[in-house]
Amino acid sequence: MLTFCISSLPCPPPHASIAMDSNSQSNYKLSKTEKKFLRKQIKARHTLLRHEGIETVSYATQSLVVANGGLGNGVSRNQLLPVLEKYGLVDALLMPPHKPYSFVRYRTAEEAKKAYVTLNGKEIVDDLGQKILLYLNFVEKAQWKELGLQALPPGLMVVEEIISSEDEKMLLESINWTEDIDNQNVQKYLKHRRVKHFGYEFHYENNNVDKDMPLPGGLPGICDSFLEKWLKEGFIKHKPDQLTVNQYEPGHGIPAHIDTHSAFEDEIVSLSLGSEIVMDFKHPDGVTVPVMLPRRSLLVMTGESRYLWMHGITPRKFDTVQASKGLQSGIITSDVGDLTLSKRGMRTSFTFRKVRQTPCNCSYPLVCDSQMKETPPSFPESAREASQLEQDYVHRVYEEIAEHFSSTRHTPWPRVVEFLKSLPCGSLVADVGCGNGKYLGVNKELYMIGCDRSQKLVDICRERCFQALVCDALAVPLCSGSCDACISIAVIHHFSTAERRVAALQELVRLLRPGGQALVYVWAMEQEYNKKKSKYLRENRISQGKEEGTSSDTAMPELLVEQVPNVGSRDSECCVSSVTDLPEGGHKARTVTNAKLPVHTNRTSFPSQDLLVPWHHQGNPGEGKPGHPAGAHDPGPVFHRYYHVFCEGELEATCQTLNSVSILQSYYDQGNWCVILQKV
Ligand SMILES: O=C(O)CCC(=O)C(=O)O
Ligand SMILES: [Fe+2]
Ligand SMILES: [Zn+2]
Repeated sequence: MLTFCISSLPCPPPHASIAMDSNSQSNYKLSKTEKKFLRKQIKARHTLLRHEGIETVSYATQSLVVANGGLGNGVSRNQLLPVLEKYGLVDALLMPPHKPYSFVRYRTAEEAKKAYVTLNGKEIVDDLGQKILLYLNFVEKAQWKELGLQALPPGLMVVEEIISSEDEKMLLESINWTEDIDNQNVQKYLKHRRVKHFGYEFHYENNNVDKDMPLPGGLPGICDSFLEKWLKEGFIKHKPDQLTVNQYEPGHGIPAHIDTHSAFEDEIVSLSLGSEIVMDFKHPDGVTVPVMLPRRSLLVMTGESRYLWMHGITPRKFDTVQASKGLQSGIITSDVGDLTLSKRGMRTSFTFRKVRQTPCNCSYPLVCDSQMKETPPSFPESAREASQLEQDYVHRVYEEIAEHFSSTRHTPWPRVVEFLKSLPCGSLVADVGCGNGKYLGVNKELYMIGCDRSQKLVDICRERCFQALVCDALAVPLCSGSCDACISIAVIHHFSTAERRVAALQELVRLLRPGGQALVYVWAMEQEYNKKKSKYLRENRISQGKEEGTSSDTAMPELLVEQVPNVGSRDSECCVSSVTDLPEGGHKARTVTNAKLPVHTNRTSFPSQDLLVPWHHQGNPGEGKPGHPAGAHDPGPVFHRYYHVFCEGELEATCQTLNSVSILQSYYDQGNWCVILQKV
């Protein structure tokens, strides 16, 4: 039988009330349950540290982190707070959105200790009636890095209480969902909601309306007085002639999309009836702004919010909302001291639009189907076009974004470090496409030389006292056979034809001495592999300027520590897979219809192998600028980088065409395909 000295354990078993006395040296025999608990407690500590960077301490403080007691695993503020308050006065309860833990601060360390001893390993029941075990650990401070106050997307407005409860009831009753098709309007059951169209049918197959085929009934007469009123009050400028009624049950949603530019005029308004809901607005760079739409409110989308941002409703049964009643509509602040869960009800929306009769000439050509002929660039058909494409959509972009790009590149990817550390002392190693030089110093025993196409990135390397030079990866100014090893990390995918990718790889081989090795990483088309989403996909949340491929930050599982059997997964808040992926006749911002390169939506699966990936250049926080609340997020300009993402087997197949080299190893590493080559 094992015995433990309690004071040497990182944390005590749950029911040992003497546990936190640091001078307690008595031996304590742990029961089987206590040992099991202890294992889970330690696991929670490790997960918090590894995945979230939260350090727990083994002495009593005022503050605790409550693993599994988070909005992300279905525990609402209303459930958790009374449980915690049994042990003392709660100063603050911080519940970060979508996270499976929360922080509580008691007035005294004594109170926190009481909660720690009594609540650890204790069961509570979440909002869906499922049992959850809490694991508490002391932390120095209950704190959460709040994202700066986010602004609503420009051009977006939510008008509360736009209609009365009586009018709401009347409008809801006016929709007859029982009739199927009565020639006056069109009714459809979609994957995650049902819809009815008036005035014109919206065809989800081509994301457009047939302008020559108005529906005979027009808009329901009952809407007239409301539309007149909104026109008079200035909420809308034009009388709509098309209405889509969407009905969402709890758990339903609508994929993120931009209403087709060529189909509708600028202004789109949506009336929320029956129940509130959170709609997510997503900038092409991946920044997401959740917006609360209370029942009886009107959402008005104009300008940038209508043309550039995608809007969608994540299919789930609960939304993360503010607990206080003060701010009801619009932006959901990041005040984690005031977030909770709200159970969804049946929501019906009336979305009014005006069918466009002339092509759209908005200022967002990259997402404008009317203007797509001019931009974006096409897939290159000659070597000259390929080189031009790379100049415009790789070299120039990196030069422009160099500083911001560099500020997001700190963490060397572990397996690249492993490769560099495995090389013999004194090896000469070329890092072709070295960026800001994050690999140039990882093994001080090597002679490393970096090269990059971007002068600014090379300057950054030199400021860090690394050897670096500007050159094209197709022509590296080093002697053939001069290098013991080479690395090419996230570079080859920027070449836009198969021939140029082969040439870039062959250039690496040229640099190697016989027996020398090259490690190559390229971005993978498959961002989900062996049923596991890459970190790139898992970071699909409020994120910006994050590193693609392997990065230091990871998404959390729903629970920090697994639970008693039968507590399975649920339709949770942690909805990392974006609604954009849901099939519904491709109601998406863009589809690839010709040789034009599609613009990728950051942190979603790739629609095709050749694409433009937006880089959102971080602007200044916006202080001092008119119309910017202090600290508001300034979206800044968006740049597009060309990528060819590699399919499984493609990198190996490409390497097999190279001369004088063999493939030593090939593997998948967090959304990247990788090979180690050896010169023969
Ligand atoms: O339900 C809503 O408010 C929005 C519906 C919508 O975006 C659409 O039908 O295009
Ligand atoms: Fe829409
Ligand atoms: Zn447009």
